[in-house]
Amino acid sequence: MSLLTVQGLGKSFGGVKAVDGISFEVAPGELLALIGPNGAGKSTTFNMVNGQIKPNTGSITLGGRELTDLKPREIWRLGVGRTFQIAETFSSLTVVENVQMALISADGRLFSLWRKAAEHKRAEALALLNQVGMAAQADRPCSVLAYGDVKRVELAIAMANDPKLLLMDEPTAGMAPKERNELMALTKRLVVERGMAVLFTEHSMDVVFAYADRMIVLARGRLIAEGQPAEIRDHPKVQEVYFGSGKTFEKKTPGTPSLQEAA
Ligand SMILES: Nc1ncnc2c1ncn2[C@@H]1O[C@H](COP(=O)(O)OP(=O)(O)OP(=O)(O)O)[C@@H](O)[C@H]1O
Repeated sequence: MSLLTVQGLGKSFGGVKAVDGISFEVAPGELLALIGPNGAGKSTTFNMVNGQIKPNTGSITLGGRELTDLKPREIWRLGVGRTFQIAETFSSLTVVENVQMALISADGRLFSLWRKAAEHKRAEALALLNQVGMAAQADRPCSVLAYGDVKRVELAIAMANDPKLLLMDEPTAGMAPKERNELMALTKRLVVERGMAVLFTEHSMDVVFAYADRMIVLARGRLIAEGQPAEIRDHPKVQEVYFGSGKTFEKKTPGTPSLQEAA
C-alpha cells in the first residue's frame, strides 16, 4: 500500500511544460530517488508535493488524503517534511536549541515565556540528536560544526515533526565522499527504523545507486523510466538522456555501478 500517490501531475510555466503528466508512488519505508538532467522537472515536482507550487493537472495524495488544495504548512502538519540543498539551521543557536525550536514549532505552540528556553523540550531534542549521532555535540553552536554534522542536525530537525514522508533536495551536495556515505547510511537507517518514506533528488549517481531502493527518471518533464537501480542503469532511454550531459553510466566491476565524468 503506497503512502504517497502522484497521478497525472502537470505544471507549465508559460509555454514550458516543466512537469508533464507524471505518476508514481512511494511506499512507507522506501527510499525513492528522483533523478534527471538539469531542467528535467525535479524541483518543480518537489515543490508541488510540499504545496509551494500548485499543479495545473493531476492529484497528489498522502495516505489517501488529497494535498493539492492545501497550503504548505497544512501539508507539513500532515507529515511531509523537507530538507534543503543547503542545510538550514540557525548558526547562532546551539545544536540542541535548533532541535528544540523545531519541536516547539511542530507542537504548533508559541514559545511559553514562563519556561526557561534551555529546558523546553530538551530531553526530547536530545533523544532526536542521539538518533543522528549528535547528542555529544548538543551544546555546541551550529556555527562551529563540520558541514556533515550540520546535515545530521538538519535531519534531527526534520524528524521533530515526525514526518511520514521526507523530501530531501540533493542531500549530499557539497559533501566529501566519506561524509556523503555516512549521511545516506544514516538516512537509510532512519527510513528502516521509523518506517518513514524518503523521496530524494541527487546528482551524485554513486549515492543513488548505493542507497536508493527504487528510482524514477524524469527528462523534459516526462517520467521516462522507473525501477530498481540495476534496471535503471541499463535502461536505454536513461542512457540516451544522460548522453551528452557529460555523464555516462559505467560498471567498474560487476555489480558495482559508478558514474564516470567524461573528459
Ligand atoms: N518559476 C519558473 N518560471 C519559469 N520557468 C520555470 C520555473 N521553474 C522552473 N521552470 C522551468 O521548468 C523546467 C523544469 O525546471 P526544474 O527546476 O523543475 O528542473 P530540475 O530538474 O529541478 O533542474 P535542476 O537539476 O537544474 O535543478 C525548466 O525548463 C525550468 O527552466
